Amino acid sequence: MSDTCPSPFNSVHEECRETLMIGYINLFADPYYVERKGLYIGQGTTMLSRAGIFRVSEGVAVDMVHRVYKLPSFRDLLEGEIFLQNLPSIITAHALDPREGERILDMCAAPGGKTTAIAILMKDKGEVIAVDRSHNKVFEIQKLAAEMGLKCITTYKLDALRSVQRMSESDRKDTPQCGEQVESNEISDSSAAGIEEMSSTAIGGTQATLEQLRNENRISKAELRKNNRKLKNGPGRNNCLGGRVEKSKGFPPNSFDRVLLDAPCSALGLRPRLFAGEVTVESLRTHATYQRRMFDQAVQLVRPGGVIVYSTCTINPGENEALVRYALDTYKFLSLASQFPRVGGPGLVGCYQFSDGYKEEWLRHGEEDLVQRFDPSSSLDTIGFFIAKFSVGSKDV
Ligand SMILES: C[S@@+](CC[C@H](N)C(=O)[O-])C[C@H]1O[C@@H](n2cnc3c(N)ncnc32)[C@H](O)[C@@H]1O
Repeated sequence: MSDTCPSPFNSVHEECRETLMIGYINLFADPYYVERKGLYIGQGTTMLSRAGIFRVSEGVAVDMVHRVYKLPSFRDLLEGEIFLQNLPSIITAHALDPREGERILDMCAAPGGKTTAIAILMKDKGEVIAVDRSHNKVFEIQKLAAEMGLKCITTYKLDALRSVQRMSESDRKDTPQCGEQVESNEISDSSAAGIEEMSSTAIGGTQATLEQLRNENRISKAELRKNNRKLKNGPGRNNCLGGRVEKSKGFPPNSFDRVLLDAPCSALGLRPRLFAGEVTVESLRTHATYQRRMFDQAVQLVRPGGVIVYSTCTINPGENEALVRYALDTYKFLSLASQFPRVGGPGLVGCYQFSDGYKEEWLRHGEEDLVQRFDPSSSLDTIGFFIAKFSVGSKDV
């Protein structure tokens, strides 16, 4: 490689030269190198079959022999000192704009990336309540907060769909009690996870209740079998990694200054997405329904004058712009707030009519620049992501 040679590798360190030479030769020897538009990162030996790489969820796929970049693995590196996060996630914590001394709720917090970022922005002063729905996930948040030495984070196991504290027993005379008949739309509009939540609630009740639901075709045979297994075998080892995790019964209305809802979603913005499950129009709509139900809880928990930030890692407008439309049309005391920093692009304006007649309403003109949509194919080169920030006005309206 001469100095005048137009090498793409001229600026790299001497010790990588040998590896780079191989890459450089490849550039010309491989006629498809440019067409593939891949980024050459070195050479290695595959340890799994091609199919295996896409199927196995953990393990070594390629043992790198020559690397262009001599980057160390970030696993266990500088534990407690650094936590890798993608750009839109960092922006989400900043968009929430948490202040010292405030009480913040992170409704779907595990593994705690945004929770810890929020606590750091608050200089560890105030209260960050981080909840997630499983013991292990809450334990992950606790571990991360402890590693980072953050004291203002309190964690709870809580289903975000039930995050508003229930009424006391005496107030509950008029509400359906456990095992009582519930409105059928409570079930039909629930997502897969919603169904899971329902049936696990039923575990606490009687088996007759489950059988009853099954007879009415309201839960699948598979769900019934799963619950039978749970009843027989207990919660299973995956339910406890260790550590003490406190359960919450929910929080009183208007009890938070700011709420972050980093909602579970179809994750269509994630890269690489090696283990994509089946995505159907129906499953996307189910996510949207689930997110709205969580958002309804967030609205109740934030105080008038407070802030809600809603985010997802999907590019599906049904879970993003359509959620914003739902929020603004349903709760007249909410308004879109501008975000800082502003790095993502504008949201989608308009609507979409599906062939089955279902219509999805997105943003209206003037609203698009108040949200941030991160397009994974844009030059910004981030994962697909969406952030909306709402100011909460007087709830008397
Ligand atoms: C997008 S991830 C959150 C990522 C997290 N905010 C972070 O930055 O590290 C969504 C989370 O929602 C949680 N989740 C899903 N359904 C839930 C529910 N009903 N209640 C509470 N958490 C839920 C999942 O366990 C998952 O950890």
